[in-house]
Amino acid sequence: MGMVVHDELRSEVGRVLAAAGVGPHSRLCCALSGGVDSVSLFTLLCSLQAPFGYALSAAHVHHGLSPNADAWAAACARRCERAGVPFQLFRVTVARDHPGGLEAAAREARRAALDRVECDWLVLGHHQDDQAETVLFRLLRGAGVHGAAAMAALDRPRSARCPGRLRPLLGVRRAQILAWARAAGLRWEEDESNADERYTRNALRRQLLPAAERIFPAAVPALARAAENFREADTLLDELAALDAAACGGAPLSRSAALALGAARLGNLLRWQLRGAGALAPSRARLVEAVRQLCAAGADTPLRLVLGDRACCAYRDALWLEAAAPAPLPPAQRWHGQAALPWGQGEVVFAGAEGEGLSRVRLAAAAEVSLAPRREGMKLRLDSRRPRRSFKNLCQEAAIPAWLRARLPVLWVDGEPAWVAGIGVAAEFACAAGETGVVPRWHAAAAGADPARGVS
Ligand SMILES: Nc1ncnc2c1ncn2[C@@H]1O[C@H](COP(=O)(O)OP(=O)(O)OP(=O)(O)O)[C@@H](O)[C@H]1O
Repeated sequence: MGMVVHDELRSEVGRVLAAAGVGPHSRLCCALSGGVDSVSLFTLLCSLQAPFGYALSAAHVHHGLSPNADAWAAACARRCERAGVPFQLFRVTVARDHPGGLEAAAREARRAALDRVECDWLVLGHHQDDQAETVLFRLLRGAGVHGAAAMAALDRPRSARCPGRLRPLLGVRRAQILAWARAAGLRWEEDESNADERYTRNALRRQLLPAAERIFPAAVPALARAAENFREADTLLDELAALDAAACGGAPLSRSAALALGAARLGNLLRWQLRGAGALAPSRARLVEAVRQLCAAGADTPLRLVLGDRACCAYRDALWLEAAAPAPLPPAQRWHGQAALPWGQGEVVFAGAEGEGLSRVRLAAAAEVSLAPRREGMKLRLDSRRPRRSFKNLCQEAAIPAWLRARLPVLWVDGEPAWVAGIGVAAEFACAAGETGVVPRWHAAAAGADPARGVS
């Protein structure tokens, strides 16, 4: 029996490694907690090293929370030394005031530490019972499709700087690992905090799942299957979002094209963009409300809607996400006739035109032309027959919201405002009919923008 289980477990781990393309060029690091799952995984990875030819190391995170933390770290170090496997110890400080509680804080600190390991794949000991718990836990907290997809056996690296994650035991029951570890004569550490039912996850593991299994004996594999179904749906939603983003012109999106998608697809697109930007996931209520406001607003109404640590901004036909914290003001820049100058997340493009925009002769005669933000008390005359008007007044009239005013680019000519994005050209700098002019155009957000969507 022992050998059969041994072979099954070993071939299951081998199957996941092969699916990830692990070979002699690969560097694997086993995340070793010292518990039965990761100790079994470590042993299996050692035994598969010869046939696969990968380089193997191990890492342990010392959370400094348990009185036994030193003993666990020492046990992991000894195990690696005996096996001749390089070992890395990370000491982390766990935030005591984390909104998700101590358990979530420890997990976050652990993830951040393990992300720093220099390897191609971090290999974790999660198993099928962990997967079932995660699905149930997330559903009970109202997860969406992405959250309910729980863990993947294979997570490709999110960036070139951090490793991918492999969970070769994800399809294996906890009891099967335990039986295998006993048969293999392994020794491991017991984490006393696993028995502490004050932690929601533990209560779910020790009370809720066993109760579910009494009524549905196959509850654990069924929940794991549900996770796979959610994962498939999640992949399709991501693919739809990528297609929609491309059809809406990339970043920034065309607001009219994005709105034409309808509320559900627009919400899916924003959620996908937020996730891609590594933003904190906004609550469903917040996202639904943002989409509602976007759909309800006029096509030309500027909007800035905070979604967690990002803000969804709409101005004219551009729709983009940016950091919710106010962006620093762009520095002043000299303009010597360049075709474009960078401005915040976007740029100001200067095009030539006849009888339009700023007079080229006036600009050429100036001692200094620069692009800079507005100044206190700034006034502008758009019509030569009318008096100068305050910037605030002009912004109100042009329906430019307060959040946008500080970052409107202004072209200063010898200390005088000659052009303000979204407002226009000052009468004294305007190009006369038949004269050569310069038309500046501000693109509020970065790359790939359709020039027609600029803000002149
Ligand atoms: N202190 C640790 N040091 C290194 N690896 C760890 C540590 N704790 C857990 N791991 C790794 O994570 C796997 C899952 O552990 P556990 O189930 O305790 O964590 P979890 O909090 O449920 O998971 P996750 O961190 O993915 O949310 C372990 O099998 C092991 O590979």
